[in-house]
Amino acid sequence: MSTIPDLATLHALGPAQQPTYPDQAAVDSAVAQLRTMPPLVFAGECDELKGKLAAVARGEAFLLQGGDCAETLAGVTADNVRNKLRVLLQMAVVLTYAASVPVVKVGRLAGQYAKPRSSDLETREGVTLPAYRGDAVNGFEFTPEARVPDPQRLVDVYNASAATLNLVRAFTTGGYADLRQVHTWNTDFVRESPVGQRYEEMAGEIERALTFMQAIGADPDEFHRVDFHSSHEALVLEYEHAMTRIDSRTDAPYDVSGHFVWIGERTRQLDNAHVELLSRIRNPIGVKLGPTTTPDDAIALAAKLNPHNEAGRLTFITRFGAGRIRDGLPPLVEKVKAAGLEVAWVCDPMHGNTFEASSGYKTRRFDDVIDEVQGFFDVHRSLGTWPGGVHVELTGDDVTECVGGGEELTDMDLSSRYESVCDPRLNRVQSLELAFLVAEMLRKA
Ligand SMILES: O=C[C@H](O)[C@H](O)COP(=O)(O)O
Ligand SMILES: C=C(OP(=O)(O)O)C(=O)O
Ligand SMILES: [Mn+2]
Repeated sequence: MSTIPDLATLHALGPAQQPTYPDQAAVDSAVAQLRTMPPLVFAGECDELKGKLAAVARGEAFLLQGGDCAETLAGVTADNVRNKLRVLLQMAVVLTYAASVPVVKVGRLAGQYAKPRSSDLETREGVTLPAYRGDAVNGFEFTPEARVPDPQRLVDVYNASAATLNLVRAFTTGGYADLRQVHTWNTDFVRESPVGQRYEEMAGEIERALTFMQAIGADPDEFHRVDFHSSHEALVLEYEHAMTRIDSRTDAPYDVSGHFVWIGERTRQLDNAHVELLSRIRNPIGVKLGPTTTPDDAIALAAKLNPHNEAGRLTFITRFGAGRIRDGLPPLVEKVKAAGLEVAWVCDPMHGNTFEASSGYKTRRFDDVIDEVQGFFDVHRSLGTWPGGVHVELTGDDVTECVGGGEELTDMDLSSRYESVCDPRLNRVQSLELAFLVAEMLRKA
């Protein structure tokens, strides 16, 4: 059985991107509360997801991972959670049907509340305050009071994640996600868009196929529910450590705050706390790999995080940027392949493509996002490896945060509905467009 280092030992490693809490007694109290809370997910569910990700690593399935850059506590409403789930279900159906490949569905939700930042401080009109680090840490409001890290927020995040998961479980098993509902997910603004109409046609074909399958004796219960798993960046050590528990079946530690947790680009230092903690848990895990990653870094991370070379355990989520992926990714993939390492390769086409628009909003171009995914597919095709999935920041709402796409959103549109508290997300129309384009790439792969 692998043991878990205590929190003080992890902090002694000098982890990056941690909140500076003003009151250690308050931290101890929040952590003690969290340690008494029931698991949010079960170890057996994490194992199930690991099995599905093993199929991704073997080239037999495709991962769709998506959700907000940063969830907010105020965003935990039935409508908001349903909308996110709905767009992910629509995208998954497009990918499954158009590319005839099993799709593993994972939300960036029920725990995605802590953000690494480029700068510790934020300045607005001459006033400088601590940066917002996600609702798990401090408040988004630009006041000195809101920006003080408050450890009690970790307990709020636990409760918000429990409520979110409860809704997700109800939606995915209680009939909403029934494949025979494929038409009814196509509502609101999206229905009238060209991509909504394309979806409508496909939904008609799926309905006819399901009717046919029922007629020849398929069990309709097979269409009734979908498997859906949760994920987030494991960033705040207090939260992830308190939620790491020993599984009674296997005596092994699992981080039961989410099914899949990942290490971010800014916290993947080999000898540091995030890699150390995640090396000890048995969940399926991911690591973001940006353009500064060397092939040796990737090999060393795999050796530490997946020493038994178990398929499904480790996912490399690459985020190079559209301009760098074609040159930057091949050396990593070649070396990992040559070493015989079992990893799932997934493309995050968001984080290497962020820039500030002339209007001052952080944004991304839809075309850059697509170009990075295309580059990812091209590299894997040329090396004979499997482009295992996409990891995207999206929302089920009609927001205006990324420019381009079929609606041709421009810089000038960004202010009309920019709601993200961190990075710009694809809206529902852009997300569906991405799904159709990726389905075409997959078909060719
Ligand atoms: O989501 C990712 C990071 O938190 C984000 O890209 C950092 O953004 P910043 O450069 O605004 O801090
Ligand atoms: C912080 C994120 O990404 P990265 O670590 O790749 O910058 C993120 O996924 O929101
Ligand atoms: Mn982000």
